[in-house]
Amino acid sequence: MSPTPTPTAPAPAAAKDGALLSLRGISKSFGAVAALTGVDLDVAAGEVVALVGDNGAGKSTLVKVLSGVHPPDAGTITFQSREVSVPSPAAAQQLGIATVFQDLALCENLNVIENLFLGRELRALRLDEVAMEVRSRELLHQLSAKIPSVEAPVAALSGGQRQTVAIARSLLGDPKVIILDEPTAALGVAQTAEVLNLIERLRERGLGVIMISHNMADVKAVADRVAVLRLGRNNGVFDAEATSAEELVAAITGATDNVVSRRSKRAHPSGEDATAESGTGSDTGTGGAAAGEDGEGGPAARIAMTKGDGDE
Ligand SMILES: Nc1ncnc2c1ncn2[C@@H]1O[C@H](COP(=O)(O)OP(=O)(O)OP(=O)(O)O)[C@@H](O)[C@H]1O
Repeated sequence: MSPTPTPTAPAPAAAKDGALLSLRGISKSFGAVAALTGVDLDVAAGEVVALVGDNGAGKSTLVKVLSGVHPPDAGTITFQSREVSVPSPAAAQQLGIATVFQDLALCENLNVIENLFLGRELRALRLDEVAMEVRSRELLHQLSAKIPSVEAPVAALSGGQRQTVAIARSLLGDPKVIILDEPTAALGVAQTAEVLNLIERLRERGLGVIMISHNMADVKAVADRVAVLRLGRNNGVFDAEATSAEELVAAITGATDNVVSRRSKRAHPSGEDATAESGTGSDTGTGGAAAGEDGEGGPAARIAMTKGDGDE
């Protein structure tokens, strides 16, 4: 099914209960390419925010800024009410910001327990294998994870089960915010449902979850709010339930730019309307990340409206 953008402006949404993590005015360029320009993002505890946008919109760059891979050129990151800098991935982990990148970084030949505790092994004089096994079982049980055996090598697991192990591993660092980079990409329907269930468990545990996705059905199924990036800029933050997949696609592709730029709020936790302070996508000109490769009504190449439309 090809997405049919509609020229309507979806309802903007504010973060619930104040933000746990707030980005303000984040900019990042790579040479002449402005990957991010003045981007804002909030996530509250117990909230799932989907970060969506067309190819080259700046999603990965924003996540890399948050996870200490790229230093931003400008902007502030406030975490648990304190302005912080995230100079390295280790610093992000120490703060309590975990990222599960698409490659998952699992070791195929090691079993589930060994992967969970890789680099974080429990020791009581020597490796405490019993404690690690007990903790692995507990954690996977709390997450309602369907892993056949904690002793199974990761090579024997399905894509959804691997995603579960990677997410579980990041939880051992006790993060407050977890960033999931396309957690359902390349998964079938049943595995996707498992991963979406797992994301529900993360929300129940009070984590702030930022999920990059190109699949609007998954976004609608699990997100509280949807933050749209377009050409490296904010193009609205929307209530996932109150906004249709078609409306989201329209914001992603720019079909609603004029309407959104008038009506969209930056979604400060206070609900304050800050639209007047900055463009929200309609005035990106050639400055945006993907300008030239994704003009008005761009390809929306990997945006799928329903499971099976684009991610398998
Ligand atoms: N390390 C880099 N060096 C140069 N340009 C980069 C680098 N990383 C990203 N870019 C550029 O920044 C822009 C934003 O890219 P980014 O990967 O953040 O987009 P994205 O929304 O994650 O896209 P996709 O959905 O395709 O992964 C693109 O124009 C990209 O080519």
